[in-house]
Amino acid sequence: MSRQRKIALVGNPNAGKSALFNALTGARQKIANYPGVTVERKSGRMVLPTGEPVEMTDLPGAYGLDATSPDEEVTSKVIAGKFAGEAEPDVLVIVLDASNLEQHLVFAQELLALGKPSVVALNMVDLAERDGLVLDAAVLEEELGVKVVPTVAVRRRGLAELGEAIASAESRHAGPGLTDLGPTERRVAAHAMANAAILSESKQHRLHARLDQVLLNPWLGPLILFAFLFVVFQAVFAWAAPLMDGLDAGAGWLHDTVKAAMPAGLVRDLLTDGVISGVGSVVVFLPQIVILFAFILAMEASGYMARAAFLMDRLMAYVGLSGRSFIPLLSSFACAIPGIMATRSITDPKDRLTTILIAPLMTCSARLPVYAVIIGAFIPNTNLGWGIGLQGVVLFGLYVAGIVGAMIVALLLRSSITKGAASGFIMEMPKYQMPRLKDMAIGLWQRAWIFLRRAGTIIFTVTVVLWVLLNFPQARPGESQVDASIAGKLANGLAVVVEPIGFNRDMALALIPAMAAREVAVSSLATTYAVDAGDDEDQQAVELGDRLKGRWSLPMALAFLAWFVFAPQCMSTIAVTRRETNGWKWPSFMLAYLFGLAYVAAGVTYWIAVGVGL
Ligand SMILES: Nc1nc2c(ncn2[C@@H]2O[C@H](COP(=O)(O)OP(=O)(O)OP(=O)(O)O)[C@@H](O)[C@H]2O)c(=O)[nH]1
Ligand SMILES: [Mg+2]
Repeated sequence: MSRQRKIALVGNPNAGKSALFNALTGARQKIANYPGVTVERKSGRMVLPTGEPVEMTDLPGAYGLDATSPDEEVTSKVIAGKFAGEAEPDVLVIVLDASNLEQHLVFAQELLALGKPSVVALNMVDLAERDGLVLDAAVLEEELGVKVVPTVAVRRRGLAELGEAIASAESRHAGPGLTDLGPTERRVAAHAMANAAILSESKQHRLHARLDQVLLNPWLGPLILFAFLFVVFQAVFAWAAPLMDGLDAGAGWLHDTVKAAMPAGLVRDLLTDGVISGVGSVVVFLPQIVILFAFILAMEASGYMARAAFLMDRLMAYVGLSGRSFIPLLSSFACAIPGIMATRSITDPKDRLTTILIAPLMTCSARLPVYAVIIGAFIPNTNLGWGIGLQGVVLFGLYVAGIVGAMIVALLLRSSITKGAASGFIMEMPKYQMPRLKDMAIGLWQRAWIFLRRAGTIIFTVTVVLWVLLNFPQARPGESQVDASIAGKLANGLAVVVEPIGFNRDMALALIPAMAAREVAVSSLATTYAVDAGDDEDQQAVELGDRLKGRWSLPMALAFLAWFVFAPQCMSTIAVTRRETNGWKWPSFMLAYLFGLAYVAAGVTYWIAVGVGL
């Protein structure tokens, strides 16, 4: 007797192959790894309606037969019968997501062009119908030249029909000459086929298609994205203001109450000037962080985020990166650590290294407190007309500076250290959806909690250590406490280095603890100036912003902002870079180039600002 026939499930990622596999094979599965790669191999037994037992394999999702990732390589080799130890499949079950038909038909055509006996499972028809899209399987059958069976894997719908189709699968018998189509022609054909297969389409579905025409338009799309981001930064300032004032007043009240309730002494000072001033000065930024994340989460939940990534993909190509880098870079706006970890999905090692090296240039949320306190103190809240505030414009400018810096660095790296060709990229567009309030609330709460926990741990610890270093040894009468302290002496040493870029001693002092986390710069300044104010009651009540205004010039403040756009002030980022690149070489390189950039940027900013008489 001949060997058991082998059936392979193949298609784009998320088409529902594994769901179909589970439904077809039930519990008769074996899960192992393909030899030599960490790609999961799932196979199982299925009995066809004819009584014939067959072996079914669930292949990893792929976008095409030209492999760009280890997963895709396994898929294309197995299909071609070139994977050592794997029998070539006798029948291909090509799984398509009906609600994403056009996308999925591109790979389907490539598979059919192989000329193997094939059937198409038009899966997820339930989702398509929910979106108001009814498809005609017969039209697709005609176009593709193989049997097309509508299925809903998770509801076990269409499984019997699929079994019959597999049993009687033959090589394709009709349809256009798919073999000689190039990638672009396949896209065009996919578009035409998907449209031809539409039996009926709801208003909503048509609306979504229109929306894509506008939002993904090569000219309008980027403009809309840019305008949207601009609104976000305006909102971060305007909407947060009343909440921040409330938190600020709360911290002030706590400070005064503790001060009044406790006997004078070092413990009281540590609590009030150290802990409450320091941690409080960071916690007031909670509203801004929450608003920023609300927009990011809404972008993700509505399906706009992937479209933004798609728009940026074209721009990324100019600096030698692909769209695969975009999601890691985008998440670096929240924090570089998850961003750098997300680069694992980038298959090209040089692409990946470049992305890791520029991720810290994306403005993470820890910079927001630093930017906000300096902007709040030095940039007037001028209305530029049409409700646009100058403060929001400056904040937006800082984000743009980070992005432009990252792009320039990427371009330089890609033409020197990480030289190589840009790899192509295809991404699936999720459906448009109204963000669900409950999911948003949970997401926001998680982000807020992470922020508060940092304030309670890292920032708390660093603030206390700094307070101790600022208070010992105690000043002699007539001497300023900061001058006398260990911290002051350390900062004096650093101040020599940063003096040419306009920084004073207090700024140098803030840079040291801010290596632990950027926002510590704010709490350090708050603690330093609170210690500096001593027991002078009038001085105690002064807000950090007002204190800065009294002591820093505008060029100094701008230089400090420019420093924070580039400086690698985050130990955790360095640590995660070491882990992801397996050694100290690249984190050292990253530290050196970022500090170099920060120094130059701050210096140039300072001297230009002084030069134009600010
Ligand atoms: N509503 C609905 N959901 C489905 C259907 N088929 C699969 N899903 C869901 O779609 C998601 C993706 O399905 P998978 O089976 O993991 O997709 P896959 O093709 O194996 O994906 P990769 O292994 O990443 O290539 C899962 O959450 C499934 O539960 C379907 O017919 N209808
Ligand atoms: Mg799967």
